Amino acid sequence: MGTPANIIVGSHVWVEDPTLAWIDGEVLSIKNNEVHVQTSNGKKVTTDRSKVFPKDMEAPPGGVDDMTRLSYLHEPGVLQNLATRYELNEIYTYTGSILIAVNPFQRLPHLYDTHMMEQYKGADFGELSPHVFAIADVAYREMINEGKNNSILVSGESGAGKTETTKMLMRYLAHLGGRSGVEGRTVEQQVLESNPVLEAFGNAKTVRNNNSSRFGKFVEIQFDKTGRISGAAIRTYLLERSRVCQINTPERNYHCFYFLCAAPHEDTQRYKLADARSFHYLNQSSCIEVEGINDAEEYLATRRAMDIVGINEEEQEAIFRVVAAVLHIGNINFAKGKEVDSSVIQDDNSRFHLNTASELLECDCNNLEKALITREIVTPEEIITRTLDPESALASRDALAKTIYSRLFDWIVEKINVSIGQDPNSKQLIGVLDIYGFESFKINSFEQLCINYTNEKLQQHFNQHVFKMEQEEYTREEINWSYIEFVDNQDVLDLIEKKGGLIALLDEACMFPRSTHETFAQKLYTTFKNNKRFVKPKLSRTDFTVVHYAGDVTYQADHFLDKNKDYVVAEHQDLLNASSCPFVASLFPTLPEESSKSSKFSSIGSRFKLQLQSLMETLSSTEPHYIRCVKPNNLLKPAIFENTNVIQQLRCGGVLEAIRISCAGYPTRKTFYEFVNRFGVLGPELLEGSNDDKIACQKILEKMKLENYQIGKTKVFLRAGQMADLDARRAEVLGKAARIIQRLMRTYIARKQFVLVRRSTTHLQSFVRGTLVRNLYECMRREAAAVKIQKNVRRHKARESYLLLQAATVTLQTGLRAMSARKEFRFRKETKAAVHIQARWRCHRDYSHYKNMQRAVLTYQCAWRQRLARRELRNLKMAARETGALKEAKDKLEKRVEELTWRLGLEKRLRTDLEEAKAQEIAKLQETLHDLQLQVEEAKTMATKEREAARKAIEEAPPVIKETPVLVEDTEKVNSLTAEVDQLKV
Ligand SMILES: Nc1ncnc2c1ncn2[C@@H]1O[C@H](COP(=O)(O)OP(=O)(O)OP(=O)(O)O)[C@@H](O)[C@H]1O
Repeated sequence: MGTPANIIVGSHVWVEDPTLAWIDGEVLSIKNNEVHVQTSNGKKVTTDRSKVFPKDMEAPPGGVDDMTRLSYLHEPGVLQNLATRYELNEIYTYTGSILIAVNPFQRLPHLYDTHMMEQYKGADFGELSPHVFAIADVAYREMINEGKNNSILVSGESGAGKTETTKMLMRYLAHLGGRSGVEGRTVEQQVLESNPVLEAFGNAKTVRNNNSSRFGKFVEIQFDKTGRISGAAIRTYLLERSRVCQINTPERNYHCFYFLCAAPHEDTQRYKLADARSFHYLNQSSCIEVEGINDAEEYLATRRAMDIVGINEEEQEAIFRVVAAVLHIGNINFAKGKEVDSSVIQDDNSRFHLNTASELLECDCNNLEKALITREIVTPEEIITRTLDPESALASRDALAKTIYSRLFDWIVEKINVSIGQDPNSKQLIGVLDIYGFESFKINSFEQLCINYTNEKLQQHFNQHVFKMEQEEYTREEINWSYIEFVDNQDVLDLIEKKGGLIALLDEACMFPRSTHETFAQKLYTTFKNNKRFVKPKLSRTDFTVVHYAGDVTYQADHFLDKNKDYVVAEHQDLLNASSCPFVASLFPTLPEESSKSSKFSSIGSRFKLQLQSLMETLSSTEPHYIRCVKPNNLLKPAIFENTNVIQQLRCGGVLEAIRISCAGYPTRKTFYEFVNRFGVLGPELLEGSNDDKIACQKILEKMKLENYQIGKTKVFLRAGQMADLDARRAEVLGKAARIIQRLMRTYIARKQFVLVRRSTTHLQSFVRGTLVRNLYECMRREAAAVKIQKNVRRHKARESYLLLQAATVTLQTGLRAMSARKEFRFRKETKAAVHIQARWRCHRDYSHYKNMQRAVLTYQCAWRQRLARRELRNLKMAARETGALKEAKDKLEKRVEELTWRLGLEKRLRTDLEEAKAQEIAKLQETLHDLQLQVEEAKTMATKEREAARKAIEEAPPVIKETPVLVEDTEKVNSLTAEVDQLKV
């Protein structure tokens, strides 16, 4: 990969790191071949120039979709790109047309929903982000448009995500080729639902993966002319049979055993099953339950999936009976028999399981027992029955269990194939291969050899394809490519599969009764002594190492012979063939005489070789697409980069080889535009006057005096290291330009600073001067103010003393004037008082004299007037007494008149009618009365007048009252009137 390039001091590079695999840093110095690097974690590292790789400082921060677009195609660059993308949950990356899928170990539903499928449908490859749908879409389009069969090869180590990726591929293909809106058992649904069934019987929890597929799988999906799925076929490879009988903590046996033990009660009762821990085949490992797998639910789900793929109720029943029988067989134990090298059923418990197993398999219990503890040896003369010691009986038991289980698995696969059905008219198919990746453990056995053999085969196919693709790109771009080579692994394949190769020798050893693994190993050592790909480890008698393309693997030959033997023990075959259960009997059909003989010589190795050849033939007739699944060692995301194992996985998946092939040719390809964009700075004058990028590229490359590059139709193709070379020159030009820019910038900055300082100084000076002058002015102003204040204070004081003096003088003057005035005033006041007193005294004296005189006169007048008045009073008193009696009589008369008047009226009314005759008299009387009344009135008026006159007279009259004759006359009249009234009354 990437040749160490033009590294100079200051270059950014990658160097190896014991913990992080690779770390970036900057070159501090270079001495001969030693490079001193300051790493980004603060360390200083000295390393060989050949171990230093340039770092692309212009790589996009989110990484690139396609690793062939990396400017530097080398290990650290590849890892960095994957790690950067993985951080952003971009788990898919292309390397050319190969898709690398890094296991996210978390559900990313948004990546696989229907919306996503719709987006990828018909989209150009590379237009959208890398995705498994894009690969499936390309395969589907190629199939439809070009009528070619396509295949998608998914590989990777256990737990890398192959099965998940395959499921997604199938889902997408079912989406493209499915019938929309059709419910029920459609072909595509059966294809999809075959997964859970196969997983139940072929998957198990392992150290690496909780749902590890213990078989390889090639699913052929057939399409009709319209592109609809019309049939499918599933081919499986190499089911891990040993797992049925032997497991270790923390692994589990196949899922179906645990599902069945957790089944509803009536089912477990029917199969006489108890807790999974009570079965030897399951309790060898302490792991019974797996996080994330609900065995009881999975049992029901498996049954549902079986319904969909067309395994009917009866067949399901039979399948689970056989599964239960395998568990019961595993619990049959043996004790030593009475005879030498013989065995018997150990105890009642074992016998119970023996009986149950025979019941479930519907075969004869005694025959089952016999088949387990004896062997028949057929000689030309006779048939000899040999007993087996307990150890061999156990091996026999396990062999029976493994055979039954593997036949059951094959039956299920076959049944699914029959049920889904093949389309005989289909001309187009897409095959999806989900097969185990390269394996290299501490102990590698026959299974690993088969797996690695498969991977060698696929690698060869892959190399040829990638090589072809590479050449195709060169042809497309019309460039010369004659010198590109790639490493071929044909020699390893020859070692394994050729006539006289490993598999052939193993078969030979199996057929030879006295062979042991040691004789087999010895045979290998001598046969492949000079083979470059075969190594005999020192101090080992049975191990051998094969130099695979992905690395050396040392195999332990110990169980190779056993594991390679494929034939079923005749006793087992006969026993189960005779089963009264048609299902069990069909698992072990009677073999024709010929094949039963030849079956003695068939081996798993050679059968697998044939299967593989057929698979390779199928693949060769298809257009392949590759998906490489990668498993980050640690679940923590950054660990992907700390993990050298990732590189190993990429190497095993052929990704590094693909990159190497690319490097061997023209690893760096840049479109003309990209190239000019990046390297235009190397000759800016060359870009002037022309818009043609291709010519510009050519001119730049010529100017740089590079050799062996190629100019294609749309891209520039550079040899390894040339990109770094150009980058270094670009860095130089950019460096120079940077220095000029720096110089100009510094000048500009310095000048700007100077101008700034000068202006600042002027500003400062003017400010200081201003401040000084302002201070001086302030002093002067203060002095003037002080003088003014002094003047005013003095004036104020002088005025104050003057005013004081003036006030004192005025006060004094006022006092003196007041004193003389008061003296004058007192004198006048005394004089005035003396006059006043004199006047008063004289007045008093004269008034007293006058008063005395006045009093004496009055006393004389009073005495006289008293005498006269007394005389008058006496007269008046007498007159008053007479007037009172008259008045009283008059009042009585008035009352009487009123009464009479009233009675008269009354009499008048009463007697009007009766006394008509007397009317005239009455009228006369009335007239008289009237006259009388007039007279009374007159009398009254007169009385009033007289009273008035009397009052006036009393008032006017002198005190002596005179008796008047008027009163006597009145009294007489009253008396006469009274007499008249009395008369009238009568
Ligand atoms: N694309 C994915 N999205 C989410 N999880 C995934 C994805 N791929 C793999 N996983 C997780 O990784 C686990 C292992 O994946 P898977 O079973 O596909 O590996 P495998 O390569 O088929 O292993 P084995 O060879 O042992 O069968 C899955 O159970 C799942 O949890």
